[in-house]
Amino acid sequence: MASKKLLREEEILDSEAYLNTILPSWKKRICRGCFAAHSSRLSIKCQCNQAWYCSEACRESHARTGTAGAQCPIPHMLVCPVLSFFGGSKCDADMESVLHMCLDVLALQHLENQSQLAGVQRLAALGHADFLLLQDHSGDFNKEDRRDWMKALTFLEGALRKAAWPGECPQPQDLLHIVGRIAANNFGIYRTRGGNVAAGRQGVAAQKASLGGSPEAEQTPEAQTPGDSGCSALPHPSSISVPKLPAWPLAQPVAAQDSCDQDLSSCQSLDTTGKEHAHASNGTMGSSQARQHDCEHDGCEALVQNLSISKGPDRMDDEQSGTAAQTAQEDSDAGTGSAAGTHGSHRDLEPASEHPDQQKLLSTEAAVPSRMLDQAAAEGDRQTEEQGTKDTASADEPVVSAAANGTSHDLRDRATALEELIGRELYVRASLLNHSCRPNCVVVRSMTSGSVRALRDIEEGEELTISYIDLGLPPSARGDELRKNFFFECTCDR
Ligand SMILES: C[S@@+](CC[C@H](N)C(=O)[O-])C[C@H]1O[C@@H](n2cnc3c(N)ncnc32)[C@H](O)[C@@H]1O
Repeated sequence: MASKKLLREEEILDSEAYLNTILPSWKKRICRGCFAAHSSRLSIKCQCNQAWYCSEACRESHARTGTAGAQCPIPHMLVCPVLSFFGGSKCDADMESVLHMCLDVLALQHLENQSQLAGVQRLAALGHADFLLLQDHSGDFNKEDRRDWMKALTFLEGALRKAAWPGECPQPQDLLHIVGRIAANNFGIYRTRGGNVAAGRQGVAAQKASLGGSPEAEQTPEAQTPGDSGCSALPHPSSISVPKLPAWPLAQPVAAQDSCDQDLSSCQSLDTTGKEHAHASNGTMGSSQARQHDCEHDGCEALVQNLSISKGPDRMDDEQSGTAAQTAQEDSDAGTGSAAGTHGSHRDLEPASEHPDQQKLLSTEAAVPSRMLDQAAAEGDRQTEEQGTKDTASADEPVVSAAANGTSHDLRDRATALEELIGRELYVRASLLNHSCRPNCVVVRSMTSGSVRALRDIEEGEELTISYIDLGLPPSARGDELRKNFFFECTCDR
């Protein structure tokens, strides 16, 4: 709820991501240390094969303090041994990114238990308990998705044990509650493709995307005995189909990159030679086959046998990824409309400044929201003319431009769209915002943070809402998406 009257375009909340990850197809081009995006494959990488860097300094800082731009500094050296087991699979990109976030949640929990995060001032009001505040939708997964997640999580559990994870090794059914929270609460990190492309812009090198990570999972529902805490062999890989996991509202693409030159000692688990240590894939998208494996990590062999490639063109090869990487970062906007309903178990969201450590009220110029509103109005007109919908949107109650707003679609669904999903992130506060088809706020992503801005004047006590979906879709399609991906019936009048 707005705790005071807010003005159109006002920035309500600005916070760094809580957790974030990069989709596998981007992990070799986005530095995990500073998350600058590059037009060519990065040459420095970690031996876990899951993190690439633009400099030794980035690698070292990532090893010690995690990715810049994440509110929770999870040292890569903590999760690296587990990630070493992720490299073998052709698991769906969505699932991979979520498994990576799951691991980060466990890491966060472990660090908190060890009180190793206590000294981090930024975390004053954050922690694993905040993550647990997020709504858990694991009970809403359909049978097929639940089965696939259980396979993936059985793999994760096996990897944790195999890597002698220092924290708790939860059972897959417990890990499912983490996935259930990530599922309907994550934001997509998008970058614009097409349009002004990068050629000549060295493009992407000057852009920032958000973090990264990606496991690769395949596993089988090898029976887990409740309470079994032995670090036995990893589960057999098996075919995993792809549960659709949306990334909700568009997180605004990337800004310019900072330099990162932290002077930190190196992570002992890093491959300092920078030599290829790949789990090379000879797979084709959509098929199921074994893959080459040239990794010498202990235990990796077991993981890459019988690998399967999940269906769906989530995973791009280097060429595809490279092409995408050359697309320039457009100043596309996330957009949304107005009005709202009161939904779910929403908690009050105070306009910035209540928790100065995690939010700040910025006096930014409002160019982005202005454009969004214009586009939104235009989209409203277009819909009225072309779709003959009964929408009542007007310039005062803007809807979003389909081309400019964020949607819950994953990359597969957006092959021809302007934005490309490159990662996911989780905010604790912004993730509490409910959906409305006439939202009064929008989330705009900047270099390392997500900012919630008012799309119109908002009265004190009014619920703050954003759109989870492409508001350019017809009402029935919007309803379908919300039902399928966010597990609720939308009662908006639009
Ligand atoms: C990102 S969370 C929003 C915060 C959530 N209400 C909470 O209290 O944690 C997304 C979930 O909130 C619920 N939700 C969001 N918007 C809603 C709406 N307009 N109507 C009903 N439920 C909604 C759905 O369960 C959805 O999956």
